[in-house]
Amino acid sequence: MTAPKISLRGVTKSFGPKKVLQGIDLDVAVGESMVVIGGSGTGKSVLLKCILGLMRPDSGSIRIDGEETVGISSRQREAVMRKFGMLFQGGALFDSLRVWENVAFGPIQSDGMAPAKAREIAIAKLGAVGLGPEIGDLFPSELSGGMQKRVALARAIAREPEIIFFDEPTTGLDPIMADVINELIVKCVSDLGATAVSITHDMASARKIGHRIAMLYDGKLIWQGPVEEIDHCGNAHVDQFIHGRADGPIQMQVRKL
Ligand SMILES: Nc1ncnc2c1ncn2[C@@H]1O[C@H](COP(=O)(O)OP(=O)(O)OP(=O)(O)O)[C@@H](O)[C@H]1O
Repeated sequence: MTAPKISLRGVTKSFGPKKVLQGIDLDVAVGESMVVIGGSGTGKSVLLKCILGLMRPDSGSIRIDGEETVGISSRQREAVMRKFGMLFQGGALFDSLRVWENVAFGPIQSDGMAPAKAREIAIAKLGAVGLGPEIGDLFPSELSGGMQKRVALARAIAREPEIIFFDEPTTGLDPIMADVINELIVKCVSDLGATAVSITHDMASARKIGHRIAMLYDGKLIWQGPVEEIDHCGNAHVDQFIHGRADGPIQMQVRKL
């Protein structure tokens, strides 16, 4: 068996007295798409930031391609970051740059690619997400939310990363556009042969883009397994979450008036 692309063991992270991650063990195989689900404030973003190296866990190990990444130097971190592509929540496009410049940003800034060549790549990547070359000259503010997400996806794949992170990729989209984006994510990830980690609370998206799903609750991954097993996993917390029921073991913290 090949080693996991990403492997977490005993990862913990607290903010003052608040224990957010309380011992996370997670393996993501090469070419696998892992989706982490969980309610608001359960620590999905904190988990993603720890894997990306934007936040340092209090304890535990995070290995990428078998190499420990917790506590590495900023120079070593740069080398690890080259393997990553990221689709941020809300797209996070630069408003002052044209669409093609947004997509070409990584190749130009990080790889020192000549602008003419980077533009060619940007136009090709826009094509891969179903946008014609004429879109490249527009500014993000001239695009609909769904088109902005496509551009953000084109940007995430521009450097052909080995690992892509998707942070709530369908937030703010109508269900049909969300499905289009989900399909594009599946296609782009499989065309690249990339490993994917996504966080979302959109179950339709999780089912579509994930090979495996892991549910974060109370600082721990309380269930993980293949997507096709989630409907009869026998875990009451998962069951409540995927069906969006107010009643069940997960109690929402609602402030009493
Ligand atoms: N830099 C920080 N300093 C202090 N507390 C933080 C910090 N980052 C996150 N937290 C806390 O950690 C907890 C988990 O936050 P996180 O953003 O990871 O949740 P989430 O599962 O991604 O939620 P959502 O789905 O609403 O985005 C929250 O209680 C949050 O307040």
